[in-house]
Amino acid sequence: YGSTRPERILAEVKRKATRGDARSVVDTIDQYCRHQEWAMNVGDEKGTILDSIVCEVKPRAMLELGTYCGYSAVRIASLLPPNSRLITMEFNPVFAAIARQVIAWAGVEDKVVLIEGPSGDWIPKMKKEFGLTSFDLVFLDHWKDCYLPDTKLMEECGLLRTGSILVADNVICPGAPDYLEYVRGSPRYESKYFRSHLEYTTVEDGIEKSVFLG
Ligand SMILES: Nc1ncnc2c1ncn2[C@@H]1O[C@H](/C=C/CNC(=O)c2cc([N+](=O)[O-])cc(O)c2O)[C@@H](O)[C@H]1O
Ligand SMILES: [Mg+2]
Repeated sequence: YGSTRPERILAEVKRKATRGDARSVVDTIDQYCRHQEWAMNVGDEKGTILDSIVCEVKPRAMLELGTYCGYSAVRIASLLPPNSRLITMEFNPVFAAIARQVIAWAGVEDKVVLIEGPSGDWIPKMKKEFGLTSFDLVFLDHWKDCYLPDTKLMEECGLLRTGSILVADNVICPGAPDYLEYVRGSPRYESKYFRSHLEYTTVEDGIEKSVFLG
């Protein structure tokens, strides 16, 4: 029957992952997407890089752009210190509905706030809606041509403070050339490339970590 890939991923999580065990949800999705059908999760290899940055930063307030099935939301939330929050944005209602269930199955729903809507609309409302001053860490993994405009929007809305860190997936494949040029060329960012591979493949890809200098 006409199930979607996210629905099949959720079914696999309910079949194979232990409820309340975030690690088993992450591993189940990785197994499925490596051996059954590829999906655009940050994946196990790049996920390890993301994990190390989350553990280093210990963000109180974190933003993710592009939830998809909730793989990285679960991965990040499982590493957040107590009373820290991940706000994740997803504008496709089908994906958002799946992600909510994946996040709930993993038992991390008390650390994750999923906002259903376009980042461009919501970024300007973040401070008011969530009583936020700024984000400590932002993970960009949505449409690649949104990385740069959304980064500029976060700057304009005062959501980045000196030391805020941007972590961008896929800067090589599919690539975000305008974003890369901006963060690497701007005196307001200190940028570093972590070489890796496109999830579940041997194709080169990488993660760019950029510290906002204010
Ligand atoms: N402005 C916005 N506001 C809210 N949600 C938004 C949004 N723009 C996109 N989204 C959502 O973010 C996800 C898109 C991811 C694009 N990644 C990709 O296209 C992608 C592609 C490959 N690839 O082709 O190999 C590999 C990867 O790791 C990738 O992340 C989808 O769930 C989409 O609905
Ligand atoms: Mg990605």
